[in-house]
Amino acid sequence: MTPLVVIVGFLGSGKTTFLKSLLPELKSQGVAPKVIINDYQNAGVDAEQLRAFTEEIRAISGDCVCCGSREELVSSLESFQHTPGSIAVVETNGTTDAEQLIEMLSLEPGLEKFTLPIQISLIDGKRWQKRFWHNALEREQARTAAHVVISRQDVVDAKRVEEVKESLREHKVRGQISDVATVAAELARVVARASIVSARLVEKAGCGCDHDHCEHEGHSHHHHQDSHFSSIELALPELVKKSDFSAFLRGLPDEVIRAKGLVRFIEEPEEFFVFQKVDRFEEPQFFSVGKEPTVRVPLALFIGPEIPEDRLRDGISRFSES
Ligand SMILES: Nc1nc2c(ncn2[C@@H]2O[C@H](COP(=O)(O)OP(=O)(O)OP(=O)(O)O)[C@@H](O)[C@H]2O)c(=O)[nH]1
Repeated sequence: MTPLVVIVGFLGSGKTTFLKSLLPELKSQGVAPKVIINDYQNAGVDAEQLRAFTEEIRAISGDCVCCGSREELVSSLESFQHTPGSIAVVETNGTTDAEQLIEMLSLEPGLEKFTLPIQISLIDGKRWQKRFWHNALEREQARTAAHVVISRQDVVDAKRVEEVKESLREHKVRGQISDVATVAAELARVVARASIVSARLVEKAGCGCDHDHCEHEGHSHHHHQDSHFSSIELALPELVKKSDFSAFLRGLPDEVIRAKGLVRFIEEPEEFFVFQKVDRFEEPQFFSVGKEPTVRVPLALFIGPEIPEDRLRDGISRFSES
């Protein structure tokens, strides 16, 4: 598997500058970074700044990668050459909805050769939470990060750096506060481990399972230690009562930010339905996919910063009994 790294941060927070330091560090540790840059207007400008530091760089101009340029990003990643020691680094534009992007990259079926995304957020030490109506977006961009890097420490005093750290804690930004060297060392470790996982998967080929969810290993938990996002796939009963299942989705724990899957109802046993639950305020939605969809096993996929597996299993077993 190839590690997938996503660099997020408000407009001008220092993403490209950070990459200028990170890429040589990675190279010196034997990692081969390949970069995809998304930016408004001309991503080639940032790409140009980084060309000297990486063997491969692609630029995606236009809308945000989590919405408008989504297909371009996915097809860029699908054509990624998974050579040993490589790592994919996506620099997002300054207004990216990190949660939406991470969710999309985690669920995209064509990207199974990548690990779940590891998000690194750049925090402008000078401007953090001084952006008025953009403060919320700035916080959101940091919330799901595995690593938080505070930029412009050279132009603020130590007191301000401490204030920013304290504010990050207050806003429940749980990523590790890191610098270039820490991030590079961590990513080198992830690359080494990912290549061991790939080797093991090759050895196990032939057991007939989807290896990310291989039942023979006794788990169906697609979890990545290096990311604050994890996902889990749980089997659902063959048939469920629609009202009970809807109540279960409405009452999902706050940690689950997204749920989707396939379900069959006692009321219409011939039909399969895809269910979608976006956040805790929106009602669950059901879309018929007919009598013979490609996947014919009722299942639920949950994604969030922390997955309360026991509570989810418990919830499923309770409505199964009713
Ligand atoms: N003094 C100082 N300047 C910085 C630092 N990081 C970035 N800058 C400057 O801030 C400006 C924007 O930095 P970039 O690295 O281009 O920021 P970005 O997040 O990639 O910008 P967008 O892609 O437009 O969102 C540049 O002029 C950088 O030189 C830092 O740690 N210290």
